[in-house]
Amino acid sequence: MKAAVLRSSRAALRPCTCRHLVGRSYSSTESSPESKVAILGAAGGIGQPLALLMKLNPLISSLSLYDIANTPGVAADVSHINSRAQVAGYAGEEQLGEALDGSDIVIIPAGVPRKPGMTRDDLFKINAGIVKSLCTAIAKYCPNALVNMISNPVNSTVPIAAEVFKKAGTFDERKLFGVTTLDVVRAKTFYAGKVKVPVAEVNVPVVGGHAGITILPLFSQAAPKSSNLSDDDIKALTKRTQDGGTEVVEAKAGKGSATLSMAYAGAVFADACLKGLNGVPDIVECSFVQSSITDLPFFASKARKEWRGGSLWIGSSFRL
Ligand SMILES: NC(=O)c1ccc[n+]([C@@H]2O[C@H](COP(=O)([O-])OP(=O)(O)OC[C@H]3O[C@@H](n4cnc5c(N)ncnc54)[C@H](O)[C@@H]3O)[C@@H](O)[C@H]2O)c1
Ligand SMILES: O=C(O)C[C@H](O)C(=O)O
Repeated sequence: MKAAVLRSSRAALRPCTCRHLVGRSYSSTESSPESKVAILGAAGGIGQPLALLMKLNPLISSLSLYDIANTPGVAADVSHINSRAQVAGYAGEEQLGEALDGSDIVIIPAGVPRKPGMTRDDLFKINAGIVKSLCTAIAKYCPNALVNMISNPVNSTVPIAAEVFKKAGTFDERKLFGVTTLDVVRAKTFYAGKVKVPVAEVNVPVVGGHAGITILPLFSQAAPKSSNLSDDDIKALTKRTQDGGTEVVEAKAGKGSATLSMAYAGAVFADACLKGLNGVPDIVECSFVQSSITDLPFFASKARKEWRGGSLWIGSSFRL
């Protein structure tokens, strides 16, 4: 396939030599370090609004938008926004290497979404192959990047990515995250609505995985605490959080699954990764990672993102 590459016309920022944060180079014209973020599946329902939100993130200097088709249009559109990141669109497999080259973070929302009546597992056959080939390219072109996996079923696509990276000799458990932030976003929204507290003040850890009953919101650890939540209230909040994805799939009636709320959640998670890479302390987000907290090899829990001596450290500050 012949594919076009589009770059925004802004001249490339030249990094200067000041390096007060470990391992990051700074541009002479911007106060934040240089960071390249690539989105794979950037022309899709999640990819487009996620590209918009990433373009608004001042920590990003280079935004690489890759899909099998339609990325030149998305990149041209997003590149006109007067924010820092320079945008480049890549379409077609022959441009995947260039899209990934030098990326600090790769976000993957590539793959098919659910339709009513399907489970996330029904997506496995198609999405497993897509994730496998994208991760093979990541191992080749940006083996040190953090990988934020959105494609479903997350409970399977993350272990697939881990196996691909192990085979390539690039696996680092501290750099592979299944994005479960949407579960946290939903739990916060539903809890705030029930308890009648400002949603901006709410925090709810969500552990386990990202499908049905594996999504386990810990309302017992929610902040601010509520003294008048009954067991039935907690059961109902838990069920609504677990069924949040299906609620959207059914409301969209065959036109896909959550895209806008997922783009928001993906942007929140990517921002946490960028801050962690930039040395901001105490950045903690729940995500689905390789884990020794339970007998399961992968488990979503609070993951701390900090740049420690040249590598990202994930602390397991999780308690039941
Ligand atoms: N983790 C979560 O919480 C969460 C939330 C919502 C959706 N999802 C998942 O995200 C995925 C994408 O959802 P969507 O609504 O954006 O779907 P979509 O169909 O709108 O977009 C998917 C995009 O992926 C692209 N694509 C397909 N194969 C590709 C490849 N080999 N390389 C690059 N791009 C490729 C398609 O061209 C399309 O543009 C689905 O698997 C969905 O289940 C996960
Ligand atoms: O439910 C889906 O299929 C998409 C996503 O996993 C979600 O939780 O919204």
